[in-house]
Amino acid sequence: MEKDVEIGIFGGTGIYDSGLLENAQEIDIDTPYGKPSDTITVGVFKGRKIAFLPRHGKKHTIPPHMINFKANIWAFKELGITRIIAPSAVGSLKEELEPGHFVLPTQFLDFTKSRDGSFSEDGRVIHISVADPFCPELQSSILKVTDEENIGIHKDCTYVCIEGPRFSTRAESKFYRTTGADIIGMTLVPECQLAREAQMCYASISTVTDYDVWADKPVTAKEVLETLGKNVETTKKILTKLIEKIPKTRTCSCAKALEEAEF
Ligand SMILES: CSC[C@H]1O[C@H](OP(=O)(O)O)[C@H](O)[C@@H]1O
Ligand SMILES: Nc1ncnc2[nH]cnc12
Repeated sequence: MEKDVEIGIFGGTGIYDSGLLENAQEIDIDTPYGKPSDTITVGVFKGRKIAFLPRHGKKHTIPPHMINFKANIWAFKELGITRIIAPSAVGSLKEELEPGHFVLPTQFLDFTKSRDGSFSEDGRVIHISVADPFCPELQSSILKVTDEENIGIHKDCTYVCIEGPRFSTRAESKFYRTTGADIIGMTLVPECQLAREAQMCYASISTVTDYDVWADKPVTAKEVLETLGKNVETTKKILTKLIEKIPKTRTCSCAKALEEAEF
């Protein structure tokens, strides 16, 4: 199996192939936690080895509450990946975060209910820090790209992760707004915390697809897909430029996440 892949991309809603990779091959991986969301496409882009896995599966058959996050992260780790870029679709909890805008999540509030969010188990007790749950080095590369390409992005946003697959009630949505959070989605938790436990760098680029239901009308999956469709080329542009920007060696502390975390 390939062990020298550098960068992994988890395609989110609306992004089912990277369309970037040369000499692409499909890799079918099994993990101690079962199968990842689909086969993983591995190939080369600008001289760097990249893997792509759509977290909902290539045909979007896996709802957010049924994604095997542990298998997905494990499979990326097996391939040697140290950096993960995770595009995602989010609802807006703030007027100024408009559908079509890009957002950089830097914090999360976890409102999921029944997800297996840790590799810690009987006999292996791990308490990682997620004080800053996303990789600062990857985030700064994302911001350099959006800056250079003149693509607007809202920084320092807090992502509420809900269990899904249903959207929120009006009362829930209004409550999430009182927390000061900015955006809402169903997938970045536990994805980002498992990446941290696996000592991998992880950052997301989120696209605002809708105003969540606090605003007025209920959000629909159709609306989400329509907004994503308009943004998908820009998201891919960010990804291509980002791959060139990511430094070869890591200077952040993600690689040391387990130091002082295990009993
Ligand atoms: C189709 S709307 C809800 C769906 O969209 C987001 O997916 P992702 O984070 O993978 O881009 C959201 O989290 C839900 O899974
Ligand atoms: N309003 C919303 N709530 C939860 N997840 C979403 N993904 C996209 N829009 C969303």
